Amino acid sequence: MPVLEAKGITYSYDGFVTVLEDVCFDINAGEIVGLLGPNGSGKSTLIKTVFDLLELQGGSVRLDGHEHSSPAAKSAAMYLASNDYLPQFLTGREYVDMLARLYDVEADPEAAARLFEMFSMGGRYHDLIEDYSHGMRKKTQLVSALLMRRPLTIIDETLNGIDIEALHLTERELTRLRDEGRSVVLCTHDFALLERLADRVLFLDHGLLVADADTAVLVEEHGSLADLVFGHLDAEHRRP
Ligand SMILES: Nc1ncnc2c1ncn2[C@@H]1O[C@H](COP(=O)(O)OP(=O)(O)OP(=O)(O)O)[C@@H](O)[C@H]1O
Repeated sequence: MPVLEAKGITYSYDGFVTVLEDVCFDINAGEIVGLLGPNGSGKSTLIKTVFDLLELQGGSVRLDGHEHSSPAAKSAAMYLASNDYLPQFLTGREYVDMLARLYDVEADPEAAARLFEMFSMGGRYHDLIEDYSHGMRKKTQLVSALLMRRPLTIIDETLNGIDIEALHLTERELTRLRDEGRSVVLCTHDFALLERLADRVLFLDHGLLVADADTAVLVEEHGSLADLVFGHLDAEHRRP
């Protein structure tokens, strides 16, 4: 059973312009999937419909076998938003504790402290998030996902703004999640990162899923993910 089954997702913000049109895909257990697409192609809207943050206007989504608005579905997946909004009035430790309660996960303060240390934030675990830099907030989001270890984690551009050392650690840790049979969706414009990490790539343009294939196959067919995307954007048949 796929950890995410999206069937016919359709969405418009204003009832006139279709932002997502009949988008269908699965995410299987134990894979890292890249979500690519130009600005405004509908990636964030797609993620929000998956997480029931925007109400579906057509289609259906199941998370870990559960209809996506159910508590069981919400517990199966974690969304790291592209922004760095975190509760300012909590410390890093309090934030992790809060998430552990929400997800009903056994909180291991030592594991959390180790991850803070690993991501070069060791001395800041008990500080208020209000005083964290942008990069530290992004790393706090990542550490939280690594602690919650949900069946599915969707990361919307969260890797932008973290330094190269944190990116290296994150790649290693996301690979570990995959090796445990968990799944990760990475929404990013970083083609090289996806070529290193993603087993499969979804490519969205103007709200249509125009490619859904193994990364290795796409790279073999097009030369690189960049060539796939640029070739598509240059093609005459591109929708207006
Ligand atoms: N709250 C909103 N109200 C109206 N239109 C919106 C809203 N949010 C997004 N849109 C529009 O929906 C379309 C898809 O936006 P979305 O943010 O999903 O794209 P994206 O692929 O995530 O873009 P980016 O790469 O720039 O983050 C765009 O035309 C955008 O202007």
